[in-house]
Amino acid sequence: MFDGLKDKLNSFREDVEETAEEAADDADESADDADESTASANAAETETESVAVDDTDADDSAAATPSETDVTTPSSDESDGDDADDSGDASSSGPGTLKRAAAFATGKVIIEEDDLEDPLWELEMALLESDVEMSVAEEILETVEETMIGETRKQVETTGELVERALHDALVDVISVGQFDFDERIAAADKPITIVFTGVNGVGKTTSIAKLSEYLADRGYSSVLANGDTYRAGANEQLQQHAENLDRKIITHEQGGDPAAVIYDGVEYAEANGVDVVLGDTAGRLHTSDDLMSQLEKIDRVVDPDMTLFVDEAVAGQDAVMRAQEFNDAAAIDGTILTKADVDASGGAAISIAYVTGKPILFLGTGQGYEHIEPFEPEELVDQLLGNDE
Ligand SMILES: Nc1nc2c(ncn2[C@@H]2O[C@H](COP(=O)(O)OP(=O)(O)OP(=O)(O)O)[C@@H](O)[C@H]2O)c(=O)[nH]1
Repeated sequence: MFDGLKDKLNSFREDVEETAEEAADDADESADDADESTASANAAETETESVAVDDTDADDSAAATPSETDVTTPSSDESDGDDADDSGDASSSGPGTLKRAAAFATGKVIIEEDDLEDPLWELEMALLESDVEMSVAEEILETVEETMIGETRKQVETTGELVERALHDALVDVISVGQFDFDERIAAADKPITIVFTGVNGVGKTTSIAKLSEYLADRGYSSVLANGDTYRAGANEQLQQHAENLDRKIITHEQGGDPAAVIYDGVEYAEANGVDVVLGDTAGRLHTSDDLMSQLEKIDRVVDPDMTLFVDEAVAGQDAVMRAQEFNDAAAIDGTILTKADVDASGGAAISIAYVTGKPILFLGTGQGYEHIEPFEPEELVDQLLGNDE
């Protein structure tokens, strides 16, 4: 699952590590040169420099200027750069050189904006190639950059750990937008609960309804299926097949009937028979169809569902993200079920949908069996993408 994206994130980590360590090596060499030239420089300047690189002195001055800041944030301290200039050729590799060397000597590597420029560009390309939506990619890059160039420079952390933390935080931020606990919501709601499913044809909507019915049964909730897809020939039979397989009650009307009326009947049936959840399918015509959208609005008005779940397939990438937005505009969604995650390498839709719609991904479809539905856990997904689950 999402292997392509995983590889790309890993390349970013390697890029930054390589660039930062090359820079630190350069700094180390320049510092050696500086040591030689410093020997012939005047004593006052030598003393000033030693504050920046000497841990003991830095600790002593911690009350006024935190030692880590002294050691690791040279470019923010103009006077240190100037001192390096004054003391000889050490400045030829940039104002932060001596500080980088000092940090390197203590096992730290300082990340500077220049080091990140190329890797960040590569990361942006990688995210866009993975079908991550543009605004989401920008948000991720911004967070990664802020994390890496901000206060973290003060911390004792290897470059790899720093990159990982930056990526982890950036991804969790965008992926976990709007997250709520589906099981808790179901447990707390008055019964019957009506859940309506929207989305285009062929993405796994009907299968997802059946999977969710089974998921609910595993947690002790009964459900009735209502086929509001009165548009497509064969839709009744398709849902009927699932209902038979799972031994569930199904409510259907003739083809061409009013979808809102079918789901309404489902609710009445549930009320009369003590069924906990009504799962209502809808026609999956193109999201550009005004007719479909007005149908969804009517269902919203007539049935007033407790939850509207948008279903799309992970493999559709940016198309899925765009459709999520459009369906959300027509009938506000509460969350998404992203199907076929098991066959998606890019991960772009999984990364983008919550951020773009403001509504969480609640479940991933991970196969064709009824048991192949998993609650979506942002932290778990990010760990998996960063290879921490192995
Ligand atoms: N690999 C995989 N296949 C899935 C998943 N979910 C659904 N499918 C398959 O996708 C195909 C389409 O699923 P349906 O449930 O028929 O799709 P639908 O959105 O209801 O489409 P229509 O019935 O045409 O409206 C079926 O072959 C499903 O078995 C999933 O999570 N992973």
